[in-house]
Amino acid sequence: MNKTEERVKTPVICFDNVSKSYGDKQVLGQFHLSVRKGEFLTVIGPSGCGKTTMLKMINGLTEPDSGSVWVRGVDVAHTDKIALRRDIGYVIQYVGLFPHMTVRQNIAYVPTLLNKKNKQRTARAVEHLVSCMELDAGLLERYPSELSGGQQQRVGIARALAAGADILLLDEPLGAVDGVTRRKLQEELRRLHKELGITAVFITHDFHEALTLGTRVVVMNEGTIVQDGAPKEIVEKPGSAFVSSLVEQMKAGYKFG
Ligand SMILES: Nc1ncnc2c1ncn2[C@@H]1O[C@H](COP(=O)(O)OP(=O)(O)OP(=O)(O)O)[C@@H](O)[C@H]1O
Repeated sequence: MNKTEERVKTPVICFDNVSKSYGDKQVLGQFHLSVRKGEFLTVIGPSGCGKTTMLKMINGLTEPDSGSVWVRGVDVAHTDKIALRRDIGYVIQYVGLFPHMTVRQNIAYVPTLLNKKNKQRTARAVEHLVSCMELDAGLLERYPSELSGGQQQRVGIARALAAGADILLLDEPLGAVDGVTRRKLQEELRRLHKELGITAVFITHDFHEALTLGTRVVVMNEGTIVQDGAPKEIVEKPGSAFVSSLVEQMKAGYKFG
């Protein structure tokens, strides 16, 4: 394989026959998934079907009972988890910003750890991300509690990108923001994905969001993938009654959760 073929064909994230149970309940069963570099994978499915469990296996927050998860060609089970997490952006619904740190300090947190000596470089990176996320520079010295939900979410995304991560995991990042802000943030995410060429795995309860943001959509139910394809394919050729009903519900304006 030449370099380009290798980049396209080697998955950045790979689940190989992964299973996970909590007590008697199987949450993931013989789960297989490969995500290639630069894909924007959206994941949708009913509450409790295993989406978050799957996502947290990518950054080692949850471990499989059997099977393995590979990130950039390395088995997560045999990786330094702290280094892995620094290297993968992670955005969750209620942001998880450090409340005692300003916006600037929150965004600069990982770059400061990685880049202690070069404060100017970190400052430039923070300012660049703030402008990318269309955050007013005047907010940099505020604390998270002094921001709106949408602003906090922008800071959360900027913080996740600040370490220069090429993989971004997003667990319903826009679930708690209002409709107008949500659409703006969807636009920002789409633009950032294009500009930075990052690989994103994005969980949502909103099928319309999954279809508009994803370059590829995975539909899950009860711990397995029931359909995996391009957004158009999912809508035009739903592979089961379950996916058909999702498409119908979306047309009728219904959202999971
Ligand atoms: N640490 C845990 N201990 C016990 N059960 C858990 C744990 N984490 C998740 N579960 C259970 O595993 C199942 C899958 O949870 P998970 O969070 O992966 O689902 P999800 O598809 O992300 O759901 P939602 O859309 O509601 O966030 C659920 O039944 C949940 O209660």
